[in-house]
Amino acid sequence: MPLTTATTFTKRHSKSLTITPPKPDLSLKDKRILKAPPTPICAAINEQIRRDPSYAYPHFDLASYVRHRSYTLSTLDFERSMGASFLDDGVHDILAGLISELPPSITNPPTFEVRDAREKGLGLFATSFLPPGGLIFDEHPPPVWLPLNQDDNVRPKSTSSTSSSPPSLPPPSFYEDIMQTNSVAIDLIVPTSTPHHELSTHRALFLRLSRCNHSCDPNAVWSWDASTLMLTLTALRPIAPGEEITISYISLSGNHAAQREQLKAICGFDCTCEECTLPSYVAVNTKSVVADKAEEFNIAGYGVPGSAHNPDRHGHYDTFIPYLPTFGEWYQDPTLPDTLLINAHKDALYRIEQERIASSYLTVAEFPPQPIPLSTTAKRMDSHVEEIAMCYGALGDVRHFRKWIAIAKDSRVNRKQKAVFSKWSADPSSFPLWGKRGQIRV
Ligand SMILES: C[S@@+](CC[C@H](N)C(=O)[O-])C[C@H]1O[C@@H](n2cnc3c(N)ncnc32)[C@H](O)[C@@H]1O
Repeated sequence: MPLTTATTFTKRHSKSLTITPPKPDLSLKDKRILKAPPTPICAAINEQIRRDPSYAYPHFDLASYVRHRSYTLSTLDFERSMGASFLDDGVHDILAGLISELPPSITNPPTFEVRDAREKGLGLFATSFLPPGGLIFDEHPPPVWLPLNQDDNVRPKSTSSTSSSPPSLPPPSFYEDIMQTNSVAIDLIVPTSTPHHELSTHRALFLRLSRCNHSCDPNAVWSWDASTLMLTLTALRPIAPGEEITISYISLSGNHAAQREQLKAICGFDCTCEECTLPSYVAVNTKSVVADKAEEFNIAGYGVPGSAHNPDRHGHYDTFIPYLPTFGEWYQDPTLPDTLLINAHKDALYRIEQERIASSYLTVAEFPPQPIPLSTTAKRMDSHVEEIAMCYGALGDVRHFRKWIAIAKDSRVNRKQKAVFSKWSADPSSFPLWGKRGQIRV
């Protein structure tokens, strides 16, 4: 998507949200009729609305309802940048009047920066420690105009060689693709005189949120307040400086494979979040897996005060957070207690349980549309359970290894992974790190 190449886009424009935009030169105005969603989706929505007495709409038909709604797409050509606005005809007057008078965003100082997120394009990264429930930013949708890029390299080039001819603009589908990829559904308070105003759904593009990547185990959640036209992004759990801030683009279910398929179908990409790319234990790439977990513990205040090690993976933690060794460091270092990581993981399990109670209270109370999915918490707990099993495996402790592997196996849905756990349980010596820590000490 061209939008993903405009690196400075979010920051530069976040300031202009409250000022009146320059008078646009409307290069293209195109009235479009909304397309109805696929038949099964229409049927499901029809069913829901017809059954709900509060709508008083027993013969509702989404396809014909959608056909009567239209929006106006305007592309705007500024000196050095281009813009587009998509306005639902039903809300044109409401929004145009309201947004220019909105108060500025209150996030100060900035808690995040936009930078490279590897195969995901750009992403949002925390620049300071964010506590659970903490505000990351808030923002209004941009007023009427939407800057698409500011970089001459990515600005669509004129096809004409004469300087006097107007630059060629991308077709409407170009803007629609950007909306499709980056916008989110919001409610608007539509005047009650509008026919079936309660059924109106809208999408808006937010300059900051549009840089936030998806994770199957997100650390942030957004909410929308239709009365203030404000979108708020909040931390779901502690977020460390340097950590990527992620949200979920879909509602998370217990089945990871189904979730990935849904994401592909709805959003069109193969998810490369941490959850989806964790190396398997069979690959014995334990260091990176456990290092990430160790960071999580460090943030939570676990670790070994005064340790000689200094991870400094992001260059921020060492000054105020004690360090917990990685799994690899632990099993090679006989001076560290055998139970060090095991206890830390058990503590973390306890903490997650507490945090789930605390944060689900906070989330459910403040942002009804986005409760924390319990399955996500369960997944986080699973990784700790598995690492406890690994520690016992590295210690060659058959009884405890089998106990924790059994717990890990029960909670896994992936059949291949279950089979690996069964094999290890039947023959613990087939676990690749079996007794390694003991051997090193002897
Ligand atoms: C709303 S944008 C997020 C910001 C985007 N990365 C950018 O550079 O502007 C959504 C797009 O980011 C990419 N993306 C987001 N989350 C991803 C993930 N977990 N795995 C792979 N790609 C992802 C996909 O290309 C998706 O269409």
